[in-house]
Amino acid sequence: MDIFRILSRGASLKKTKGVSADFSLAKPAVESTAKKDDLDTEIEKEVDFFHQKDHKKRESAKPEPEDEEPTFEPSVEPTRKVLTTEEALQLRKSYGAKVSGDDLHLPIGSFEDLVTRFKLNKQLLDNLISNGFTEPTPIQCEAIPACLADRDLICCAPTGSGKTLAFLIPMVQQLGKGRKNHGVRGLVISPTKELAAQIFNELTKLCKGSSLQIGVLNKSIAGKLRNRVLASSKFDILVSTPLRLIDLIGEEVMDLSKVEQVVFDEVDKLFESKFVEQTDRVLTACSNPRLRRSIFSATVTSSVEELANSIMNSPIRIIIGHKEAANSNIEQKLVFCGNEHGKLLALREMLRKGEFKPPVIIFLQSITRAKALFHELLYDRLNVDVIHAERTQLQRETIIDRFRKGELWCLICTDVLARGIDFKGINLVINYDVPTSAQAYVHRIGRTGRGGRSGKAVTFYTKEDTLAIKPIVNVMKQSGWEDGMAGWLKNDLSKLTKREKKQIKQKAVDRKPISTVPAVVRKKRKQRKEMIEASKKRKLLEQSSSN
Ligand SMILES: Nc1ncnc2c1ncn2[C@@H]1O[C@H](COP(=O)(O)OP(=O)(O)OP(=O)(O)O)[C@@H](O)[C@H]1O
Repeated sequence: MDIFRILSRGASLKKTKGVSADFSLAKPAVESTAKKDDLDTEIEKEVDFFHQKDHKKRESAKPEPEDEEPTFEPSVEPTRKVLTTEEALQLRKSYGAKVSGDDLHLPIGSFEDLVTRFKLNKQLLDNLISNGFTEPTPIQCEAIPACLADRDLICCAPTGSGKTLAFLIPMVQQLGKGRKNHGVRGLVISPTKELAAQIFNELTKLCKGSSLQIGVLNKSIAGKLRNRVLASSKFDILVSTPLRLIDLIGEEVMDLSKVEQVVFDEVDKLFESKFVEQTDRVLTACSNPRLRRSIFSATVTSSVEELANSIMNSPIRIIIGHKEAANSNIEQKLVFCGNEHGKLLALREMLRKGEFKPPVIIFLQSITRAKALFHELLYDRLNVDVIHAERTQLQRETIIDRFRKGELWCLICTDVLARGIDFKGINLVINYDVPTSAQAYVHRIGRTGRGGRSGKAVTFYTKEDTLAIKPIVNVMKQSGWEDGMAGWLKNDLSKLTKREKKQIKQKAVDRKPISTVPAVVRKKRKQRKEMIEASKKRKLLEQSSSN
């Protein structure tokens, strides 16, 4: 059954009984009728990409403890094989995939299926299994065989559903068979350095025991290439942001003419105006006539698809679930805070009520605001740190590492960490400031509910957010979380005009500063600071004139 159709069936799908006027997080409703249980079991089956739940036993099963780790144990079912078009259709229906294009290939039913059909390298299979990847997710079932059949690909699948392995497995398999030390043959482009580093980590897991030379274009490697201590031909597969790459292309120390496969991860970001020129230059440098291109994201808009189609050869289009929809493992809620001050109160209320269950990520719209909230939360003795574009690469890496290890409980950030970053087990995402588009919302909240786990997302809004909240409301409706909204929002679902959308994206809402310190005290502190600065300057002047 079509996953979107199921999730948008209206009243019977309301998953929560949240009340947006207070600050409590919504609790799953207790279902009473057998009919609704059947429907929910059906929904669960379709959205359980990681096959973690025993759907047959739903009624009698005890609720799962919230902190329980997903097991990813090998399936008890016999290894799934897809041998006919009918079986393929059946499988696609079961996970809500829409696959289109010329000469479609059968999906795989299991990683073992790759061994029989595509002679998957034994070491690669061992690496998958030893890292706990025993069953492919839907995007992997579909994208891996299409890649291995040398097709261009347009892929859209929910956040946290395993897109990284969907493009890395076929790349490692195919390039592992080819000539080594021949130059860069596989290229993965990501919009941020953090994501590039993470993709490289996944790649390292897959390449254990292989002779493939892999690398991530960080500052140190870029320096070596620039000083010609290292040649780009040393690498078989490279992961990079576009800017690092084109700098080196410009300095003629990066040769991409041998690239056979290029993947654009978070493609809608890479096709945005800030990046599109860089992306285009990378593509131009990949001059191999046999180049294969793939694009991946949880949000692939029509304009991105149009652009992709113009650079691809008869691509296969794979959509899992609904384009631009939020991951259905995430419980979503809106909280009306009245004004800026109300947001801090709402946050503290969550802390008081024990609803602030670490690890937590909080997103804000600007560096200044992220810093301000960080200083506020330090007063609350929260184990917290902040990441934004003004922090050095080393600071960013250290903070991410500490957050991953559980040494930090709460991470405050700007949209710099909104995409792709895979922190396992995030319990809660708070949008302290409303994101500027439906896509930004889907990616931000997608930092929770990953790899089959469940998660919560709370979005604070004030009366200044009347326009910006609409796209978020639509995403919530689409994912069946209407109960997390106030009544007026449910009723006022008129879509934004193109002009309004542009307006929101271009100019973030002007917000009052984040602080519990009264304005009069802030003013006095500012005056004092200015007086001290002025006195320092005077002293310096006096000293220099007396010398
Ligand atoms: N077949 C699998 N079995 C178990 N876990 C998996 C499998 N494939 C991927 N994962 C895990 O699922 C998590 C999410 O995967 P990944 O980061 O690739 O998501 P994504 O779809 O790229 O998300 P986003 O859109 O946010 O970038 C990772 O921790 C990854 O290791």
